[in-house]
Amino acid sequence: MTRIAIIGGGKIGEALISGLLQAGHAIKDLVVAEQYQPRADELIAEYSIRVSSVADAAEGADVIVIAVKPNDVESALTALTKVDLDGDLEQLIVSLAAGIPTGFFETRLPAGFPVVRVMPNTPMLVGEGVSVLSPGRHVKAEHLELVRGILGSVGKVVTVPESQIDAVTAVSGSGPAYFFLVAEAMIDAGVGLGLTRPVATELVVQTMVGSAAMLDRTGDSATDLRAAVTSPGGTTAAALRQLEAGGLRTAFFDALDAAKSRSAAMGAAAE
Ligand SMILES: NC(=O)C1=CN([C@@H]2O[C@H](COP(=O)(O)OP(=O)(O)OC[C@H]3O[C@@H](n4cnc5c(N)ncnc54)[C@H](OP(=O)(O)O)[C@@H]3O)[C@@H](O)[C@H]2O)C=CC1
Ligand SMILES: O=C(O)[C@@H]1CCC=N1
Repeated sequence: MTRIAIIGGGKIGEALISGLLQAGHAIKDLVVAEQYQPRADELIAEYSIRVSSVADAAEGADVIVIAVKPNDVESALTALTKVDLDGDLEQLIVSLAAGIPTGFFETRLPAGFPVVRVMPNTPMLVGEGVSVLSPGRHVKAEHLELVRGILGSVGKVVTVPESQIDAVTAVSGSGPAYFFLVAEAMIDAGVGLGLTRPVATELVVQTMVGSAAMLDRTGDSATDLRAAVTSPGGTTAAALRQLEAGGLRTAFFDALDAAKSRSAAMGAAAE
């Protein structure tokens, strides 16, 4: 089985660990480098995973996943370059860091070392993520297949040119937060209408799950599915009118544009 080292055991590192274990990866094939000891202790308690230094974790790994904050990538790479990395064999780097281009890694790693940039999202914790891949200059078909296999076990995998990754980050990388915010707002609104919080929560969660399943399985567009709920002169039309008057569509355009710009700025600052 492929040996995977995860550098950074935070939110996305844990989502990957949990998803991989649920998908059948053996715990002996996973190792995490996590510098914050209380967090390392939590991961050991939850998953019985081996926690190690960056250098030790990378040494025996086929795939080294960078899951630290963008600002910490440089120091993680410095620790990595002290290891005898083996770019000619199976070893490769998979970076999950928002904004950081593959070129940032390529100029700091041994010549020809393969780097795949990935924008994942947290639903991989439950095997329902989407991971968007952009291969760097030295990535071969077999490297890409390896990464597709690993990330395909925790959700869907899409490949795009790196020029599109900032937009992808705005849509699917940050995307779960938008849905959680909508859920939060709907639950609060239900409570405002007199429902208990547990009942409002159950109704909102199942409405989201059911709506997502319809989008996924019926093949109908979001526009058609929304129209099918909207009876002439009815309750949905009254609600949608308020959402449009509140500028929901413009708010989403502006929000995703801000996320894309932020991703690009993080990349420019790293160079
Ligand atoms: N959260 C998300 O939904 C997504 C995140 N990403 C990307 O994933 C990366 C991680 O994000 P996230 O998980 O949210 O961040 P977190 O801060 O939750 O996790 C990062 C962890 O890595 C640790 N760390 C930092 N440097 C090192 C090091 N040199 N060696 C070992 N451990 C280290 C941090 O410790 P300490 O706290 O001490 O700094 C922290 O515990 C980011 O680059 C982000 O852009 C991408 C897609 C989605
Ligand atoms: O908020 C962030 O910067 C990271 C990248 C995408 C989701 N979380």
